[in-house]
Amino acid sequence: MRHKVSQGLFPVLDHVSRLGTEVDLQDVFQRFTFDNTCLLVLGFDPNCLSVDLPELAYRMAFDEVEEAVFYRHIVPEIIWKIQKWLDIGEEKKLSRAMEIIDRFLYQCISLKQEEFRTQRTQIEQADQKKDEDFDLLTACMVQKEEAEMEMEGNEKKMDSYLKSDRYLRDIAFNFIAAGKDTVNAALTWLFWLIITHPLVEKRILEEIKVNFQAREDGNWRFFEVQELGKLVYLHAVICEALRLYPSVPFNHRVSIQPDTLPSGHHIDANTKVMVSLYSMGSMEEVWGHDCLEFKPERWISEQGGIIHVPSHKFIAFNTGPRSCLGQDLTFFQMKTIVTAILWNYHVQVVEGYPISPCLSVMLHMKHGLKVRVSKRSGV
Ligand code: HEM
Repeated sequence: MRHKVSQGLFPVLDHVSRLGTEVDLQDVFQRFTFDNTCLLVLGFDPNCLSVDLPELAYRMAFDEVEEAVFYRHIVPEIIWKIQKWLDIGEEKKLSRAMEIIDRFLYQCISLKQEEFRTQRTQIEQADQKKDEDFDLLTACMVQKEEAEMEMEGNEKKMDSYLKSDRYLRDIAFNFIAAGKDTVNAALTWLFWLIITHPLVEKRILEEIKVNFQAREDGNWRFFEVQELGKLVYLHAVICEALRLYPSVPFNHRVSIQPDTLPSGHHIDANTKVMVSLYSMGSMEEVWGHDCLEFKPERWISEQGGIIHVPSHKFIAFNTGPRSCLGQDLTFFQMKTIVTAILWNYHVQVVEGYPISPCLSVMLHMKHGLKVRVSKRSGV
């Protein structure tokens, strides 16, 4: 990820700062998280984040899938099922987009398998990889090979799905879908909140200054995970942004049998229950009279540590057995990006630019986030 920041993010921000032009920070973050998630999951960098801002069909296909999934939430099931059967409307777009994504993913899987085969002792090689070189596909292939070796000569046969490329494709698709737009949406709202609250921005910069020597030989120095853990105020700012603007604004579950909800409402079997994570983040009953204010201090105890808030209250990452698997990774990514950008650039929202959420399964900004960027000197 550090490589992506220094070789992708910094050159783009330098470029727009030199030209003095406006840039859509949401688009920049979208490209950043797409590249970064593909690197983490597939070990492949699509390089969407470069100065010429290229449009790649498979990146746009992921966006089309998101739109079609939202459509499925707002029309009756029978309607989208008929559209799917007739291959028309949003369902037609969805199946075309999935074809593009599948072509991309199966190509990456086949390249990875080739690379994996040519390695002499695959398991050792994977173990020796540096953290920055880690990718989920290789990890799954190593695990698959270990399972196959264990079962050799054994009566039991490995599940054919687990052995198939389809399994690797499903893992890759799920992780890319789960990781790319969630972090991007969170970063966009977070930056908008920080740059429109100058005192918050000042405190973050002070916290970096107090804790670290941010430059080494005049160059920006990335912080280690343990170092980022010291940035309590920044952690609170991220939690507060995710409380007000959870990347996944709503969620739904279907009951498999009749049940009674904690609210006392009775539901029949096969009932769809929608939960608005967005509303829960701004409810007075849950967060108190100042629930609508952006107040990072609410997360910090008198002793100066982070107050633990249970996941059924701070629900941005969901609660219970299907909670987000990427929470720690998210905080690491967001802290790395915020410290790198704020320390090196001064970012300002274009005056009068309309900011509003869009209706989608992901809480994006409807019109993006247009900003001007200039190099910061002497923090
Ligand atoms: C701001 C960042 C993120 C937010 C707000 C977020 C939020 C969520 C939410 C609400 C769910 C539950 C969805 C549901 O059950 O319908 C979820 C699940 C999940 N998330 Fe995240 N997520 C974020 C980042 C990530 C990242 C970076 C990854 C990994 C690359 C990731 C991986 C997953 C996975 C694998 C699940 C499914 C867990 C399961 O069903 O067992 N997430 N996330």
